[in-house]
Amino acid sequence: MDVVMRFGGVKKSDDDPDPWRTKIRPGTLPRVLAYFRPHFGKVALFFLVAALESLVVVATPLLLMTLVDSGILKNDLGVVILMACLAAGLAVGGTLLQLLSAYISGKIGQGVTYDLRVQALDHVRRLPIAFFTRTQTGVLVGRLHTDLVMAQQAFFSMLVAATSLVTVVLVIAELFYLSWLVAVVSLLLIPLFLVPWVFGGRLIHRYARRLMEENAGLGGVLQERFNVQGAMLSKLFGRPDEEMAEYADRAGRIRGIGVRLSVYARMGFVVITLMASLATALVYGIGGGLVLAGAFQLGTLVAVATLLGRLFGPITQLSGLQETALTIVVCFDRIFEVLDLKPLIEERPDAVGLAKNVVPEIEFENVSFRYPGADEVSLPSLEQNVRAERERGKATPNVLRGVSFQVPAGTMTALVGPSGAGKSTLTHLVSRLYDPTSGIVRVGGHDLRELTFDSLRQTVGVVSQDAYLFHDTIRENLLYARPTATEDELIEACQGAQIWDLIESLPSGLDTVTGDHGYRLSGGEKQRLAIARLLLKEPTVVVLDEATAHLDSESEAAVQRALKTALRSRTSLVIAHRLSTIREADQILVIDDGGVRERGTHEELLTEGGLYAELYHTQFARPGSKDTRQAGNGAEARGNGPAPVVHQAVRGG
Ligand SMILES: Nc1ncnc2c1ncn2[C@@H]1O[C@H](COP(=O)(O)OP(=O)(O)OP(=O)(O)O)[C@@H](O)[C@H]1O
Repeated sequence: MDVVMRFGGVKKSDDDPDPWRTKIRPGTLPRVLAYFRPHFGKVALFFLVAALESLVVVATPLLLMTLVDSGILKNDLGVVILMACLAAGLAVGGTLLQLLSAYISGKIGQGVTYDLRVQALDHVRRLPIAFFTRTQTGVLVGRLHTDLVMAQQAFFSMLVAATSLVTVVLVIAELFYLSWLVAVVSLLLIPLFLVPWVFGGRLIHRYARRLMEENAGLGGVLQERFNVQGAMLSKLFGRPDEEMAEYADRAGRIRGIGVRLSVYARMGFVVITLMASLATALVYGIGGGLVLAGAFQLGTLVAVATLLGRLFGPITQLSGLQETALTIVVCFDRIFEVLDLKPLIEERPDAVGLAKNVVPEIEFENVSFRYPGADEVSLPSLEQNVRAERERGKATPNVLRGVSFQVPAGTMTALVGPSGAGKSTLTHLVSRLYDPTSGIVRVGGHDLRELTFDSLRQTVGVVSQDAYLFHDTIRENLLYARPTATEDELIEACQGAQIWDLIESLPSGLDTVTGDHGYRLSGGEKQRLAIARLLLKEPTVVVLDEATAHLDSESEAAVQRALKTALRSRTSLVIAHRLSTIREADQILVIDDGGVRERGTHEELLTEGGLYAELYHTQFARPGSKDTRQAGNGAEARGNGPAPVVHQAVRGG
């Protein structure tokens, strides 16, 4: 049984396509409470202050009783003034206590959410890249940020409600002391509050969760569509009317849930206020009769009526306790879900570092690999996609099968092959973005799983096809690779990457802002900046995915020169798209269908007359083909029409 606390959660049929959970998982409550353990002292202090606040609440009616009975009715001005001053003093004291309890509850709430936030960020940082490839960014950000803020607000309301609990207990005790009859009548009214409380609480739980999911979903879509690439795609390919209808539909669902939520939240409050008014009328009716009958002093009636006024207020707050407690548990549970995802790739406690400044070799030994399935790395509610849920449990196909090769230290190996053959996947294994399903990847003779993350990061530098730049200055983007780099080192790296002339010509030079994802720079410029970043990092192993974009010949020559600098005296694995790169490779591996189909130098492979030669001849025999483009991988060889770069070819086409 996986449900311990439903709190009236939504009952869902088995064929309900909605993958988002509406139930709280077993063990969540103790887990939430564990976060409060370090703040135990503050919690105790909070309840002490709360008890004092409640004492102030119950003491004032007694002062009023004395004021009426011993002051007004006995014509004693001294008692009237003394009691009035004491009541005023208590009011001021009560206010100060309220401020103190707000401070303490703030400290506890912020402390708990700080702990959870830092833990969650640290955890997400360590999740495998597979998690990020499946997760919708906006939804994840919503989960880590909005949920925490909601939990924190709910936590504050819960502490207020907890104060109310103490007050309610003391008020009822005092009511019994003053008049058992009135106390009994008041207590009989309390169950009437429970109905809207329980009913409203269930509905609120159901819709609060839905609202969070819908908000996160809309946030995710907006984040995706409103970044530069998304906006561009939408402008070029989008269907504005349909897209707008989709946004409006989502916003409409949020509106609908929000309206219901506010009605249900208000419902409990309204009923309780009505009950309070009815009870006060009743007390004045019964109490007035008792005073007339001489069974009751007037002062007691005033005290009882005042007390009742103070009973229903805290009960109103208490009525929200269930909702707020649930909100906290739900929000925490949603973050626990993320925390429970295992980082598939972890650093071993006995991990070692690679020797610095020694250029290592790379070795693949019988490596097979399949991408992890949805249930291994992600959460359906973060993918925000029902289809992803349906994929759960299905085995993913093997992308690499029994791959073995070596890249000797200080040499360059070029990977060529049709699109989807597994070239990028091979390079992902070298930087340990993924671990092989079986077999071993070694760098410098060490299984990558034996190495520290730091050492691997320092050793392996990656330049991807579409270099990512932060929305920051060129300088900050470069310093990301080496925060201690001096101005001269930055310039030297940029010169090596053939990008300095351009930077120098910009009005703000190194302080030019690159734009979102580096969109204010051309493809070639971005890749050269990425190469400069790599040069600053000074890795001994370079993994490179050559740009497939058609650069003009000037940019292409600049990129080629930059690459020469980057690859010099380093061990490199290059997904090559240009003949010039392939020709310079010490070894070419022709990857096809997840395996190494051929290996050798350009000349050897041509002489062999296999797939490489076939691809080469087909590609370059075409009139008008440029010798600067890569040979193999040709779409033409597969009958897919002219395409001078690898990524336009389709395996098996
Ligand atoms: N993150 C992923 N999750 C699941 N499958 C993936 C993932 N990335 C790639 N694949 C699949 O793995 C196979 C190999 O892809 P890979 O990107 O390694 O090919 P490639 O040779 O680099 O292709 P290209 O030249 O087009 O970049 C493809 O079938 C692809 O669909």
